[in-house]
Amino acid sequence: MSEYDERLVGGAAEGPEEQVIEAALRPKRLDDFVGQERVREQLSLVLRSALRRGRTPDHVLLSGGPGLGKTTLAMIIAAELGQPLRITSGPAIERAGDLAAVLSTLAEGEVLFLDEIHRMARPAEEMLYMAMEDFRVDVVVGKGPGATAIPLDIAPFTLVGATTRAGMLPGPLRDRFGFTGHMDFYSAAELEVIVQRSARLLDVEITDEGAAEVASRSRGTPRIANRLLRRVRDYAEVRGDGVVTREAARAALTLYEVDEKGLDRLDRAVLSSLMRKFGGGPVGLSTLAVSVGEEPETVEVVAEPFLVRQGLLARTPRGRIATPAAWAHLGLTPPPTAPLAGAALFDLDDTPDEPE
Ligand SMILES: Nc1ncnc2c1ncn2[C@@H]1O[C@H](COP(=O)(O)OP(=O)(O)OP(=O)(O)O)[C@@H](O)[C@H]1O
Ligand SMILES: [Mg+2]
Repeated sequence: MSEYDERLVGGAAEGPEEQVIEAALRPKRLDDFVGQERVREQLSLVLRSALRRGRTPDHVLLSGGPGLGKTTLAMIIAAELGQPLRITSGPAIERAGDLAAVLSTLAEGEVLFLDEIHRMARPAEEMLYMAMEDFRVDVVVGKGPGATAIPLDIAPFTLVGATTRAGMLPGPLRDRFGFTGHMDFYSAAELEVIVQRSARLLDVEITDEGAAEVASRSRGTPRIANRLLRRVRDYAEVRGDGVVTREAARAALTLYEVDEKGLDRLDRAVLSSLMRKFGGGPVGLSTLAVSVGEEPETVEVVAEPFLVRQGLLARTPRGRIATPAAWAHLGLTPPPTAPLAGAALFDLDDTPDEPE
């Protein structure tokens, strides 16, 4: 446990309570799904043409960071096709037999949602290849030399796979998806629409400026936008007249230590330490982590990706560097020895960009 464990701006869902609220806020049809214009349009074509031909559509892969709408879109796909949705996930499939059990009970046309598909066990993966391509699996019965493979036909189905790490999917698996939708971060304008919509569903009165304020601090992520909205609503109800105005949103998010760029305490601690203690770097990850009392992994996985994306921190061969934007954001003056502008050119961010 660390003092940064509870993160208002963390990408992942925070347990059962948040999941219930998310279910209520999920758009149900493609037309209600905000943003991701290109994915939505392409997907709409795939689905319509399948419906028109009376066939199951190609398998669909959805890739993108946590909270960007992969699960939501999987549910929408089933709804648009008028088919039931079966949900499972990579970690739940430990053996090929687990997958065979799911596949063999699918009804024709059913949509199978395989979340975190990159975490599926290898033997199951190979079974999935065959199922996706030929709607057939080989079920191995027995062990050793006496083992036999019994071929089993399965009903034509549509697989919707979701992954936060498209780069981690083996090529043969990726190739078997007829359509890949890459979900990007949302613009402030799109998030504003999402916040307005969620406020309506939660019966929260919000002004346009209030929605804009929440949207701009949400790190491009609908899940975070919805979470901040709920905290701001609490504040407006208890300290104000219940209306989420710009002032209420600002005061609430200041209280929760989420700043104008959506940085929280951990993010700012990392930047501040980098600048105040190490003159802006370069400094190694572990040294930086120790200076904020965190595990290197936490700093690297939890704080850095967003800081890098915002152009506030750069990873260079010699260590972490605060960019000029970071000095400006924290209102500090860089010493003459600080690494100069252009540091981002040496960005060695090793998490590969998701393929288009
Ligand atoms: N385009 C959107 N329009 C409106 N709301 C959205 C949109 N995308 C996501 N949301 C909302 O954000 C929340 C999180 O979305 P979702 O669960 O689909 O994300 P995810 O990509 O599956 O995340 P994870 O990787 O953690 O599984 C949901 O409550 C959903 O209502
Ligand atoms: Mg999901």
